[in-house]
Order: sequence, then C-alpha cells, then structure tokens
Amino acid sequence: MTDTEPAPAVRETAEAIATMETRGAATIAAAAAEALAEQAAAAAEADATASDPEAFRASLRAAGRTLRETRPTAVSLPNALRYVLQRMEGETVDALRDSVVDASDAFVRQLDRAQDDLGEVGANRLADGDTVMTHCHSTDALACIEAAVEQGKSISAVVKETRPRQQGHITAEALREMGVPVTLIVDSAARRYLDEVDHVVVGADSIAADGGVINKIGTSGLAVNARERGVPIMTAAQTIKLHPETLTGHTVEIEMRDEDEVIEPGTREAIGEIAVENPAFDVTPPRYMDAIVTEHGQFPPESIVTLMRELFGEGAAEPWAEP
Ligand SMILES: O=C(COP(=O)(O)O)[C@H](O)[C@H](O)COP(=O)(O)O
Repeated sequence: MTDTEPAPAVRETAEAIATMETRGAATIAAAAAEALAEQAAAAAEADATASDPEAFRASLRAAGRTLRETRPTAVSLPNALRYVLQRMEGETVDALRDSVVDASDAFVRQLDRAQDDLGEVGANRLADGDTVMTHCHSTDALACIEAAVEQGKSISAVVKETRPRQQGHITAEALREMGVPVTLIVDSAARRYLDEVDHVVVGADSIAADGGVINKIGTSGLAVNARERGVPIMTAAQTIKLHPETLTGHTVEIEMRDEDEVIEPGTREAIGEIAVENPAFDVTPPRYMDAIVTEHGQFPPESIVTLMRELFGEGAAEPWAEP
C-alpha cells in the first residue's frame, strides 16, 4: 500500500458496490463507513502512513474518493463518507485511527437505530388487514412493514419483481421470512393490482430539497398510477437519504447501467442498431408522494426542505477531496 493507495478491503468494498453485490442505499452507506474504518486500521500499520499523520489523512481521503466513484445516485454513500471523514481528528496516527473507527461505528449504529425508528413511524400508517405494494428492495420500506407485523397487524404484500435486476425477489423472500403472505407480479401488472392494495411503500436513494424522491426506475410510474387509483404511497427514507447539494440547486445524477442487464448477454450483434438504455433510477415529483417517513417523523414531501436545512445547513462539504 503506498501513501494514497486504498487498502484491499476498500477496493473490495468499492468493487462490491459497483457490481451491486452490495446494494441498496442504506447497505451501501454502512459498507462505505466500515471500509473507511478498515482503511484507518490498515494505514495505521502501513510503512508509508504509520508515522505520518498527513499521509494517513491523505490515504483516508483517497479511500473516500475510491468509494465515492462507485455509484452516483444514492446520496447515503457521500453522506456516510462525510460523517466519518469530518470526525477524523487527532495529532497522532493512533488518535486519527481511533477517531475514524469510532465515527464509523457510531454511523453504523445510528443507521440501525434510524431504521428501527422510522419503521415505527411508517407502521403507524398501516392498518390491520392492509395489503401493501412494494417496488425494488428497500430495507427502510421493509422496516415499516416489519414494525407493523410486530405491532400485531396482519399485513399481506403484492411485490413488483423490478426489472431488470429483479430486486423484488429479495423483498419477496424477506417478507416471507416475516410471515407476510406475498404475491409476486411483473412490473407491468402493477396498475391492475393497485385495486387490491391499500398502501404503496417504497424506499429512496436520494430525496431532493423540493421533495422529489429518487428511487429505483419505475417508482414514478407506480406513484402516478397509485394517485390515479386513490392508493396512498409513502417513501421510507432515513435522513441520510436527504441530498444536501440539492439545497443549492444541484440535480441528482441518475445512474445509467450496462445494456447487458436488459438484453440477453451475447445478443448485441444480433440486435444490430437497436439502441438500449438502462437508467437505474427515476424521480417522483413531490405531488405524487403522500409522505416521506424518516426517523424524525413523517413529512409532506414539500416540507422536507426544512428538515434538510436543519441537518445539512452547513452545506455539502467534500472532505474526501484532494489535497
Ligand atoms: O432503489 C433501491 C435500490 O436500488 P439498487 O438495487 O440499484 O441499489 C432502494 O429502493 C433504495 O436504495 C432504498 O434502499 P434502502 O431502504 O435499503 O436504503
């Protein structure tokens, strides 16, 4: 490891996030924070950094950049890096390492607590006997359903498979393990099944200052259909999903993924000039979302900016940036 080369554990985490072996905004955030702790432990031992606090700091920033470059849309990733790197302090390498490891642990604990707390808030929107519809796989959305089940409510679920990567299958399995009866449907069947559904529950990768919800592609169409059918829809999103840069007018980058997720591998030549596009996320305008459920309570999307200012009033620093 040179002074700025990331530790193997960081490279492995970055690779797992980029290839979606590690996926979902909250899980990505936890993995990134843990990778920084691993970097700190490795850098405190490595020849180039063990006795040089500035080289140690530089190696942590470099690890942050490697992790930041993996996927662009889930703001939980840069928010995790911000949380840990802004708490890196000390005059010696040992003190710096301890501050990073402590911040990483605190971040992961906070993440778990926030998910439990928002689960309770979201569960209160669900009634005994409700059927919920889900899209993609969101641990925050599942926390709401799980809390409702733990409150003794009988909940069943209609689960959209979520093309192209079919994260709906992960959701279906998680719900089955909770004892929730599940019906799995293809995405294009969603509108038909909305008539049998009492609530739509989705997660978020980022929430913009105007209350726009950035989540798995297909969320916005589902939200418009839910509104047309009169079915309430909520986003379960802990506050690390709030995107501070949107406070100053930045838009959220939508990740475009490889066409091989859409077409059969090896068929590119056969389909010739047909263009294939594979956006991974879309934006649901605030007027189509009934509530954003966070660990601080539930908010109409249009008012989320107040919470965002409270939590990120200082703006969006980039503590991983060089030098
Ligand atoms: O869109 C996705 C996952 O997309 P991908 O599979 O492309 O990462 C999830 O709904 C959010 O990340 C929220 O998940 P969580 O609530 O677990 O943070």
